[in-house]
Amino acid sequence: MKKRVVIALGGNALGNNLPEQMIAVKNTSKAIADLIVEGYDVVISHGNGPQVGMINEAMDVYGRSNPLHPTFTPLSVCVAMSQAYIGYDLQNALKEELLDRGIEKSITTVITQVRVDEDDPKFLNPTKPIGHFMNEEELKFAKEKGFQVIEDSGRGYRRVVASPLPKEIIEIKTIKNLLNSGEIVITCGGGGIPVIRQGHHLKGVSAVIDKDFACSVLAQEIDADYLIILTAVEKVAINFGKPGEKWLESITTDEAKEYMNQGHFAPGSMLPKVQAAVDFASSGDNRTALITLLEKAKDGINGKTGTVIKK
Ligand SMILES: Nc1ncnc2c1ncn2[C@@H]1O[C@H](COP(=O)(O)OP(=O)(O)O)[C@@H](O)[C@H]1O
Ligand SMILES: NC(=O)OP(=O)(O)O
Repeated sequence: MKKRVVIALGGNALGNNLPEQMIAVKNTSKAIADLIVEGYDVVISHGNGPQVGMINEAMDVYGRSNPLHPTFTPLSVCVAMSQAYIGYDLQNALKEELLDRGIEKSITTVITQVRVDEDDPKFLNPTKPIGHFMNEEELKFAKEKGFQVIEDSGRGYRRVVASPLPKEIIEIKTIKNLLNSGEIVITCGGGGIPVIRQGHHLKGVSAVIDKDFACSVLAQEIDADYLIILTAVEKVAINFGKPGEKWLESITTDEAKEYMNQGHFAPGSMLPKVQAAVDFASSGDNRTALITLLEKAKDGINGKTGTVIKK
């Protein structure tokens, strides 16, 4: 039987604007097609940090453009928009890349909602960086607007929003049906549209779920063999960017937990990836998580690079 792989693509790896995204999805599609050619069944997910921040800012400007009829677009709706336009670009780019390699496959993007817990304490402590990296001047402006900001792994300042943990993928049955019928599925984009249940009603909430955590839940639900988190670094490091920096090749879930406790991974960037990898790898036998560079997906799954996390 074919091995099943959930691929989690970093939002930052998708570029900061539409022209950058068009180029990024081309490279991304090559990496995904490599895995398909290698004989893996792939399920694709992606981040949306830069994109959802951009949409949110644009909707905010639009909302204020007519003072007589101001409108407000909730962050959950911005997540939905990000799923649609990233999924659209990604599914077309992958389709094209596969056709160029003589492979005809049906690819579907599923607008996916993910239930969160209304009382999740993470609503009180925003950790998810969204939007672009800001310089000092932009930072001042963002603070005046009342945004919470953090310094993001030495790359500049970014706005942060609440990021509750994913509890349930609402469309999971549809996703499984599509996979069982041989579709390539793009799902849980941007971690999924965050919703809470109110009787029969699903209510969107103001948050951005971490796609790495959502992908761990997804990978467990569909009984994947691999969770591959593709980002902007080839390996995970301890003492990242400091004296004694060491790039990790293969670690156990216990070693990863030890490093997490020692504070080696930045919250909002590498920490959720390692945590998601540990959650997935611990959840069953023969489940492997891999964190590597987008372009190195094939080398990573073939054991040539990346950081592998196993029980
Ligand atoms: N210990 C670490 N090892 C490697 N990278 C780290 C570490 N801590 C923080 N990082 C940073 O985390 C980044 C990946 O997170 P991020 O850019 O938020 O991911 P995404 O690709 O999902 O958008 C890396 O590019 C790197 O700058
Ligand atoms: N939603 C999410 O996790 O996005 P990033 O991958 O951009 O952080």
